[in-house]
Amino acid sequence: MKQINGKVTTRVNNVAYSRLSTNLYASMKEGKEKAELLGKQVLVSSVIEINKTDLPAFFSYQEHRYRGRRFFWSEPGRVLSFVGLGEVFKLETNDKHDRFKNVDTAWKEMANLAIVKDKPSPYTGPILFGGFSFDPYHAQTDKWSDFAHTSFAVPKFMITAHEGRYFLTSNRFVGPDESSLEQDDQELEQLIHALPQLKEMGSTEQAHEPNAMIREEIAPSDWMSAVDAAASSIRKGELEKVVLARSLLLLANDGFRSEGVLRSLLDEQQNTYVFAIDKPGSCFIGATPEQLIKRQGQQLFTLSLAGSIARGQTSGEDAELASFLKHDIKNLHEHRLAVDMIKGAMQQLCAHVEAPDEPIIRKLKDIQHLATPIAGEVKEGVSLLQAVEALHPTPALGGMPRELALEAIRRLEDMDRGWYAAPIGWMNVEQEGEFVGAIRSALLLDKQAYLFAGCGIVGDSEPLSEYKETALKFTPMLKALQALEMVLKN
Ligand SMILES: C=C(O[C@H]1C=CC=C(C(=O)O)[C@@H]1O)C(=O)O
Ligand SMILES: [Mg+2]
Repeated sequence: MKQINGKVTTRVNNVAYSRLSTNLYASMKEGKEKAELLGKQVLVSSVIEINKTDLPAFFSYQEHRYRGRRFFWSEPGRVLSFVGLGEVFKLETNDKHDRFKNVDTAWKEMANLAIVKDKPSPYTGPILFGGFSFDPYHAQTDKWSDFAHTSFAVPKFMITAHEGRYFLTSNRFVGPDESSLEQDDQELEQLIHALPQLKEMGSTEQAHEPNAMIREEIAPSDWMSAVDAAASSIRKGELEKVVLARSLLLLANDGFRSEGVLRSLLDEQQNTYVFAIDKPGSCFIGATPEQLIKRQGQQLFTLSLAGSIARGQTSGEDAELASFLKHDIKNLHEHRLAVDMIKGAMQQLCAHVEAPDEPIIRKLKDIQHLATPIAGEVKEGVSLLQAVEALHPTPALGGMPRELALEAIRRLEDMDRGWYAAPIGWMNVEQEGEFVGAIRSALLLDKQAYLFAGCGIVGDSEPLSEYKETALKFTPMLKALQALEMVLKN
C-alpha cells in the first residue's frame, strides 16, 4: 500500500512539475520577446496550487543552497504567510536619498512588465520583500553589515499560504540576450518532489537539544540614565516623546537555528507578524505586533500600538492590569501622541479616515498594549511606499516631533539599531502589500544573538519602570531562543 501511495505521489508531483514548468517556459518565451523589444530584463512567473506543507521546514529546505537569500512572513492569525527561497531580482543600496521613492519607481516598472501565468490570487506571482534600515543617517556597524539601508528581493521560489490554501510560485528574470531557455529545470523538479516530505519532517520534528548560552544585558544603567535625560528634556518642552531602545546579547555554544525560532514564534506569538530576513552571515528575525500600513485595493489600514503593561497570572489580574492601562495618564499620553501623528498622516494620504476615539487593548502572549485601528480610502496616486515614508518612524518607534526625536536617539542611544524598528514588508504586482515596524526582534549571527527592545519615553517616564517594560518586550524572543532561564552575566 505504501509503495502504491508512493507511486501515486510521484505521479501527482510529476504532473505538478510538468504543469508549472510548461507554464514557466511559456512565460519565459513571452518574457524573452518582451525583453528583446524593450531592451530590458523582464520578471516572469508561474503558479500552481500545492498541498499543505510545513512553512518553517520549507524555509530551511536545502539550506546550503538558499542560505542568505530567504524570507519568511506570517500575518497575525496566520491567515496569510509567505516563504521565499533564492533571489531572481534584487534592489540593494546604501543611498540615503529618496530611498522610498526609488524602490517605488523601480518596483512599479518591474511589476508593470511582469508576465504571470495562472495567477490564482494577488498573493502569488512575483512579490517584492524586504525593507529599509531604521535611520539611514546612522553609520552602519559591523554586526549589521549584511543589511544595506535599502534591501529588497523577489524570490526564485515562494510558497503562499492563504486561508488554508497553498501555492507555489516560480519566478525568473529574463533578459533580451538569454541564449537558451531551459525547459528542464532540475532545481524546480527537486523542490516539487521534496514538498510532501517537508510536511512529514515538520510533524515529526523533535525538540532541539538545549543550547547553552550566556545572557548579557548591554549597559542597562547607561540606558536608564539616557531615559532620565530624555524625560527631563521632555519636561523642559524640548520635545514631546522619544523611543529609546537597548539591546541584550546571547552567546551560545551552538549556532541558532532560525527554523526552530520561527516555529516557536508561530506557535507562541499569535497576534504578531512573524518574520525572518536571511542574509549570508546573519538572520533578522522577530514577532512584531506593530503594523505600519497595509494596502488592500484602495484601502489603507494601520494599527497604532503604544502604551504597555504586563499580562496577569490569572484572568482576574489580567483584566485589572488592562483596566489600569486604559486609565493610566502616562500610557494614555504615550498612546495619544502616536495616534494623533498617525491620524494626521493618514488624513494626508486618504480621503476618509476612520478611527475610534478610545483605544482598545491588544493582548499578546507576554504583554498588553493600548491600540487604535485607523483606516482610510487612499487618495488617487498615493502608493504604499509613500504611506510607509509618511508614517515611519511613528511616535511608537521614533518619537515626536520626528526629526528632534531622531536626533535624540542618535545622541542618547549607544547602539546601532540597524533594522530594529525599521519598516519591513512586501508588495505585489498590483502595488498592494503591508509593512510593519520590526520590533520584538533579534539579529542572529551564528552563535550570537542581539535582541532589541525600546520604550516610548514621555515626561512622566521613570527609568526603572521603563527598564522593566523593555524586559517584558525581550521575553518573546528570549523564549523563542530558549534563553529565558539562562544565567544573566551582569
Ligand atoms: C519600541 C517598542 O515598542 C513600542 C510599541 C508598542 C509599545 C511601546 C511602548 O509602550 O513603549 C513602544 O512604543 C519595542 O517593543 O521595542
Ligand atoms: Mg511604553
